[in-house]
Amino acid sequence: MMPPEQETRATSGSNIVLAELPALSSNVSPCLEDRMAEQLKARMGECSILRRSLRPVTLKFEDVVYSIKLKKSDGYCFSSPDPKPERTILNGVTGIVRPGELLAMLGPSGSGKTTLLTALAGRLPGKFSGSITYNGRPFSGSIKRKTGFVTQDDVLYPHLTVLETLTYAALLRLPNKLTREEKVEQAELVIAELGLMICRNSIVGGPLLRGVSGGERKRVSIGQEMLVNPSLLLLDEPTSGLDSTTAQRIVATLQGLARGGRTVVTTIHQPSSRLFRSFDKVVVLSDGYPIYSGSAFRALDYFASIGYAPGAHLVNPADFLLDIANGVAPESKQGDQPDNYGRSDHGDLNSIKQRLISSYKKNLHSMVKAELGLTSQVSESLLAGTTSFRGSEEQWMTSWWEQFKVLLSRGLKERKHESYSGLRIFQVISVSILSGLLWWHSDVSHIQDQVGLLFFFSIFWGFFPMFNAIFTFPQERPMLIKERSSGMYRLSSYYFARIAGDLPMELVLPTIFVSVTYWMGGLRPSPVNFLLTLLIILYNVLVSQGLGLALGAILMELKQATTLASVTMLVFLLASGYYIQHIPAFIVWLKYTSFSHYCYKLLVGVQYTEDDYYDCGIGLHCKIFNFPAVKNLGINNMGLDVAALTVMLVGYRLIAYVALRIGQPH
Ligand SMILES: Nc1ncnc2c1ncn2[C@@H]1O[C@H](COP(=O)(O)OP(=O)(O)OP(=O)(O)O)[C@@H](O)[C@H]1O
Repeated sequence: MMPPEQETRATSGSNIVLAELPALSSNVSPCLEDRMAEQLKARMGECSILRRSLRPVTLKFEDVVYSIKLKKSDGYCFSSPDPKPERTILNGVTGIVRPGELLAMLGPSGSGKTTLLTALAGRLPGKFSGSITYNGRPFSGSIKRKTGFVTQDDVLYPHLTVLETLTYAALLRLPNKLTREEKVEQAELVIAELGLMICRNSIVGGPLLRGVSGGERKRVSIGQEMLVNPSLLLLDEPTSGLDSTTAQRIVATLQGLARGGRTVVTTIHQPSSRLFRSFDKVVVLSDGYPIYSGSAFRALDYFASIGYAPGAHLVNPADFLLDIANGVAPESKQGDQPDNYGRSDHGDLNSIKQRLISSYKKNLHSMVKAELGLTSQVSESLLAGTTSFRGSEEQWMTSWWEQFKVLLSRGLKERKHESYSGLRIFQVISVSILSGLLWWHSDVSHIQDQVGLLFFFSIFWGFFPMFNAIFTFPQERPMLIKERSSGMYRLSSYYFARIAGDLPMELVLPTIFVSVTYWMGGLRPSPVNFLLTLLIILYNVLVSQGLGLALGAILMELKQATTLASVTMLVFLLASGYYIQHIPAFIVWLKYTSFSHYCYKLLVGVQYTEDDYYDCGIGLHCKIFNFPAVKNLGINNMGLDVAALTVMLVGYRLIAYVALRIGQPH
């Protein structure tokens, strides 16, 4: 049970006392986010992100059971018809966290902490039994937008600086009622709050790019969630890999956030005793079973009451709880020698765990459930009265256009090194010069060569954009899942921003290529023909890019997508009408699926007219339209070819969008 004074603080809405915030909130900039907190601002004379939560959330989880189906690995091609074995990862976990409280989940590695946290964040794939409620209601879109979830792995754009990362998050996540300047100021406040001033202009970095340190990266992840002033903040291992001072600072910040009326839940590995004292509540898990759920302060008393009192030299309660959760009871240690911890055999460890689990069921489970029931009657009615998650809360924080603009600007910044990479430009320019030299001033007397150049245009500018586009969505997937899970933006605004952001470079490179090769290759020296050729190739680029996007979005796996793309391009290469002019009737339909076929046909159609002739023997001139490779293409109805390309242009992009929508959280 919560002490009465804490209960009052947690539920009394505007009476939450900011003076309780820790010394960390030292910013002096004016607070601009919550206009409703004007009164408090006046009292404080300063503001920080540790301000009051406007919508307190009581989080309850009751008898949560979660199982997964294991993959059968019997090594045979034909697996047995028996149903897949199941593994229960969470086994009846119950607890409650109120606004103003900081709950820590403790337990050995693999005990189910992350799984429980993911379930509390409403992001667990598949079904679980039991119930998880937020102010007595199930998870909903508005709760999602009021929930901050910091995952164990930091999903951040490596090429953005710390300031840019947080500014873009602020622009996307803070409501439209704030001006751009106010949002940027919030990002600055978070940077100051989390001690990131020193690296605010450093790039975040990633596995292949050195950027800020691991601890700084973690703080950036936390900052992204703190920006939105979440009512419920869930963090997975926020202190792992950090030095104890930084870890202490982060936990103090979390405590400050909780004291501002938020509900904060964190998983934590090996907290120091100093950190442990910051927790209001703990849930201790052992192999997915709860062995303790309740006040952190009373945890040791509880274990002492069931016969597991810590030794006389107890330094850190968290160490004791972890030992216990691992089945290492105090009496199995001899002389507090660390080497002796592992001496108990498996039987002992398991029997201790079993005893702890049954003690929990016998002594604690009913008490925790009673607390849950009590809170339903008391604080939830209060919270339900003061807190509405309906109405405008259901809306997106920013308009479609605003999201589009921010995502476009962020995408351009993040990918400028990639789009404008010297290597890519070198690749295109060198191929264009090389092909210009190979086809140097070819003329219609060598019609086969010229037609070959046109075919090369259509194939090269089919392959290249498609393979570039394939990477788009599989690479962005973790970011997309993270940001969409927190309701940051609409899928459509992301999708259009992503496509628009890629356009300039996707169109500049083929323009350079055609400008070089067209004139070097001796194609018809007319500006109109040149322009039409360029337009056809740019259209082809957009279509092939669409196919790449669709393949990437459908498969979301690079290896599979590139394999399928290679097969597709090979089919297009062979079926486009250049290599094989007499495709058997039963498979001739294949060429109509190939955008390269339409592009090639259009290029030939634009290059030659009925009145063009080529040398078809000594002193003989034949009509180019009668040249076998051209004749079999059937240069007529070019409008139909353009229409076919248009259908593909729209169709592939539509498929990509639908595939993304199906595969993404809503
Ligand atoms: N989708 C899954 N497929 C297979 N096993 C899974 C899956 N999800 C969770 N598990 C297993 O469930 C157990 C609990 O995982 P979880 O990540 O919740 O543990 P944890 O306590 O957070 O561990 P750690 O502290 O090491 O992060 C682990 O043994 C893990 O391997």
